[in-house]
Amino acid sequence: MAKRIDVKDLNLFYGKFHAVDGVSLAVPPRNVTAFIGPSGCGKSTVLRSLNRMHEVIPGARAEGKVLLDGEDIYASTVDPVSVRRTIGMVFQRPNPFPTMSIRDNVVAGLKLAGEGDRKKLDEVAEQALRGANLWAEVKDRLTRPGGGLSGGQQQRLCIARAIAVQPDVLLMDEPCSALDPISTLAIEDLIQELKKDFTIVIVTHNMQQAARVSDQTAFFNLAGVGQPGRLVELDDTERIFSNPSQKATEDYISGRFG
Ligand SMILES: Nc1ncnc2c1ncn2[C@@H]1O[C@H](COP(=O)(O)OP(=O)(O)OP(=O)(O)O)[C@@H](O)[C@H]1O
Repeated sequence: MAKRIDVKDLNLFYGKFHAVDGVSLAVPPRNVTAFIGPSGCGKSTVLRSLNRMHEVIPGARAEGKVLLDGEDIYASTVDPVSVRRTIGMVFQRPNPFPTMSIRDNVVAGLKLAGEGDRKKLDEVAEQALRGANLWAEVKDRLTRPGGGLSGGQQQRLCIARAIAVQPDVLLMDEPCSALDPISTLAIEDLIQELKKDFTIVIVTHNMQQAARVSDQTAFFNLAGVGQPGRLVELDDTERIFSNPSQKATEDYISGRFG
């Protein structure tokens, strides 16, 4: 079930390095939010903090609040592993388990959680592969290795794997950066389908992609080298790309820097 995210005064650190300063933003459910901004401004760091993947890096820590439908995912009583189950992630490079079958790749998370009913696992695999627009291409080779698929198919397999556990939110970190234009369009179409069921946050370097797929866009920037990244503005995507309220956003989207 899609849930909303509210980020409140989030500060992110790598050891002593203050990477992201005081970010507050809201992501409504069944909505695509794009993070854009120049390299190093903290987009991926903020994304990873939304499902507590940031703290997996030694020395990395977060201060502030990330609320999922009002519940703080950083509360001391919350298990980070369960957070990562409800807030799934798709990475830049498709990372299927290469020798594992296509079907087993999709249900890997469920099996890990203890589901052993073959029939149920088959049903979930089909449903998730249909949801990721991959079923027609792989239904006759479900027992073949995931590593044998094309890059675009592998990325859709990873999306199928992420949605098979029925998360509330899907985080995508430049999911098309390793893909050709046709596969990229397939993923963009898929994002439009997925937002009917999930809340989606996507980091992208491609501004046309942000304009095509997202409902709202967050522009991040750096005040200077060695300075923390910060959120400059978040608004409807149409407005960010036509009439942003901040000059820095306008300079960036019009290609004057970044
Ligand atoms: N594992 C890490 N250890 C230390 N510093 C890191 C680590 N990952 C990122 N950083 C630093 O944090 C800052 C933000 O990096 P981040 O990758 O979030 O930016 P980004 O906007 O996603 O960049 P890009 O668009 O180039 O991917 C940068 O100064 C970066 O060097």
